[in-house]
Amino acid sequence: MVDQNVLAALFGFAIFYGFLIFRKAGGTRKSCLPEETAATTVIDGSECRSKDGGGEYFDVIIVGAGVAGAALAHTLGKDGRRVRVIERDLTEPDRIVGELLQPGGYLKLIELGLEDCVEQIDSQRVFGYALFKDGKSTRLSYPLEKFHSEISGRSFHNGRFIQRMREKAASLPNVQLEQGTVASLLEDEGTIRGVQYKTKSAEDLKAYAPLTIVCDGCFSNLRRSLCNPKVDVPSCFVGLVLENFQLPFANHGHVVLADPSPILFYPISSTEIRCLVDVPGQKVPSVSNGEMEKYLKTVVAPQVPIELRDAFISAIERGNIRTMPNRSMPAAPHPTPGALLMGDAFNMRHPLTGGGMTVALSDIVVLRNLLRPLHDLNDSSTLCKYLESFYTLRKPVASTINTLAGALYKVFSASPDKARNEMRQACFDYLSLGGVFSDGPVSLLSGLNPRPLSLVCHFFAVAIYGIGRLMLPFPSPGRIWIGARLISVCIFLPHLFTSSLYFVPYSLHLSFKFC
Ligand SMILES: Cc1cc2nc3c(=O)[nH]c(=O)nc-3n(C[C@H](O)[C@H](O)[C@H](O)COP(=O)(O)OP(=O)(O)OC[C@H]3O[C@@H](n4cnc5c(N)ncnc54)[C@H](O)[C@@H]3O)c2cc1C
Repeated sequence: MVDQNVLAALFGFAIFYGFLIFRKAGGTRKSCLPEETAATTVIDGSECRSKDGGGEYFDVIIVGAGVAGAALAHTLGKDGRRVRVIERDLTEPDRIVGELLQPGGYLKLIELGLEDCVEQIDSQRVFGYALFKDGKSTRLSYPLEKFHSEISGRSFHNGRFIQRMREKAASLPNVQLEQGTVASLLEDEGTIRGVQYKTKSAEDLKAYAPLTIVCDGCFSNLRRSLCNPKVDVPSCFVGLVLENFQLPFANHGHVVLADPSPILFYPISSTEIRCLVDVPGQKVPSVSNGEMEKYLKTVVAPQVPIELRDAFISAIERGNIRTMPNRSMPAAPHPTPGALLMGDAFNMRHPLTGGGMTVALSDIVVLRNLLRPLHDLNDSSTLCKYLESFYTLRKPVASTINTLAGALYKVFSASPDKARNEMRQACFDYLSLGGVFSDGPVSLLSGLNPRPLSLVCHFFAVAIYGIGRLMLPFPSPGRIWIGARLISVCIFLPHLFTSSLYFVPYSLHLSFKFC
């Protein structure tokens, strides 16, 4: 007899495809709003035409040498550009962000010739996820069968990875990496001409180049003049390190669907496991007065799978509890001649699915390919118009990863709403079916299959699967009511729905174009 779960899933797919065929949807793109220019300094024309103080000419200034800035500096340097990178702090960063690179991001590293930057840093290979809910677990492997055996996710200490990329960029003779804090962008009649910055020795200097790329990260204070930043902080991550401990599913990220929101575990070296506990809202219990320790021990620890619990409690007792806000920000650029935003300064998503570095590296590949045929970057207005296609070309990867991150965070968080909880259970059961039902979503979040239409299909299939589960074998009035609520939950998952409206026509457009 055919399994009831499989029937419900097939039912979901069938209904959804029918729906797609008959639906005509109109895409919307966010308009660029007028900007405040607090982070720019206006200069006069004579000043902007001069080269920088030392007289050396640069094609590009990059602000920030984190994941995006360091990778970009090496990429543009390798293409022969004269690149000047100004980074606030050149010592090795020590932070709880950007520690798991999805296999899609690793593919981008290869495209950029940076794959050796995950070597010699005790990085760990990651082959997929294990999902835990109510004492049950399921393994979701990355569908890597069609790829070379080297391809997988990689997890590591973020600072070690960044240092490797900085060293590699600085080894190019045409890349200059210096320590300094950029205070403002230099603007002349609407065009960005360079930056004003403070050197390590507190000297105020100006640097000029035809193109300034701002990669100053999630706390960017320069993006205000280049985009319309609408930053949302849905939650914070609390970071711990479990030492000398092996995860139940070796070389896999572990996601625990806890209440109120998920807990993550993944290796960051051969002896350390990173644990990130999501705490909804913008405030977390205080670490200094012991409230955090109490929260982790009384609320979180009982929900941690038993095989991980002792190591989790030891990590709390060892201390070194770190916190970081989880931000999301749609890309809403205000195309400005002479400047461009990249990385988290430009676009952020909830870090639950570990997609930030993959999007940043994918954007760098798109930008590199666009800039390659251009030898002269000096005509800022033409360059700015030309680079507008960057925002379209980045969409398939960025939108799928961003949307999935926001939607999965909502679906994986507990809620007093029965329909939301039904959706959470449906999602867990759907992924547990394996085969196409787990491969599809996993390859989307890992950046291996950046096809927006596939995301829309799986999302609606989960919803209809959830409804099918409620209706089979016999619907009751209560179950019908929850099913109706479940549909409304889907429709009003606002982040997803707005993106879906964009996805459907965009995906169909691409299908017609390339089929
Ligand atoms: C808690 C958390 C966990 C995450 N986990 C993952 C994950 O597992 N996988 C993943 O892919 N992504 C993850 N992300 C997202 C990822 O960290 C980011 O997408 C990525 O680091 C973005 O790179 P970036 O270069 O834009 O910013 P950063 O890497 O933060 O680099 C910004 C750089 O700019 C410098 N800078 C800032 N201001 C100035 C200035 N005024 N002048 C000069 N320099 C300046 C900073 O010193 C820094 O070096 C996570 C995010 C968070 C918050």
